Amino acid sequence: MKNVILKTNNLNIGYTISKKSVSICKQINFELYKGELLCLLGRNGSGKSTLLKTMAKMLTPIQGSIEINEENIENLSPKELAKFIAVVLTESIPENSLTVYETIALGRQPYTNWLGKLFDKDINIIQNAMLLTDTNNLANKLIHQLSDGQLQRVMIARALTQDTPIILLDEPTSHLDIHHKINIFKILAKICKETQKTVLISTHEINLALKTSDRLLLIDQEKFKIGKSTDNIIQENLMTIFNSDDIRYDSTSNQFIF
Ligand SMILES: Nc1ncnc2c1ncn2[C@@H]1O[C@H](COP(=O)(O)OP(=O)(O)OP(=O)(O)O)[C@@H](O)[C@H]1O
Repeated sequence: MKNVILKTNNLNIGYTISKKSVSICKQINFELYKGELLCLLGRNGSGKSTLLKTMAKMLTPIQGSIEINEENIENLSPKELAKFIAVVLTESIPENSLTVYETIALGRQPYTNWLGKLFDKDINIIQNAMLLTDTNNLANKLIHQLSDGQLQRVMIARALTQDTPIILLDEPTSHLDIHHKINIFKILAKICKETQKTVLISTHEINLALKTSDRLLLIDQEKFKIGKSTDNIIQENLMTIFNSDDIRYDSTSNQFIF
């Protein structure tokens, strides 16, 4: 039997504008299992970031709820939630005056005392995250000295350092070169398998998502679907969302061709 770590109940996501609720997508119902790598796909403006931010309790659902281990996240304090979910957002710019090492070490904050003292276990976790993300050689650089791609790898390292059962990443490879792009997807897939973490990535890298993910989440014009890339319903929706004169989904090779 699958081990459910997160569940949504009739989730309705969106924003409050001039005191009026504007829904982006409704009736979102899914379960995420332990050890899964999932990719969230959709066109620009379809609601990917909105969904991730709602899951991370940075936005309040218009309706419905999200449970982690059967506990409504409404009832979790920020520190409690930080032990379950690590989030990497596109716009999350860390403190500029810190070094890369200090920034990544901040991932241990939910576990350290008020002095922020790190123990051997914390240091091992930090070093392992830096090794996996190829950020060792950047350790002493200041955050503002990094390229966009280097910063993206540092933020992924910080999320890994938080050592949570769930990691949410919003377009984590948008600035990365092809080598690091593939590398990050491979690393995240390996982490899911080896440590039973659940990783959800929003991405425009459709072919990488098709190749590496266990399941896909599709969001489009208020419709939401979840399933394997080989499921008929997912393949039909992939075509509806992304097929155009320039790009076509080929179900035989399970990839988009352009
Ligand atoms: N703070 C906000 N207030 C009101 N509407 C917003 C806000 N942020 C985003 N939106 C709207 O919500 C919709 C979904 O935006 P969202 O950022 O979730 O899309 P996305 O799928 O992540 O897009 P992209 O692929 O371009 O990053 C868009 O129509 C956007 O204009």
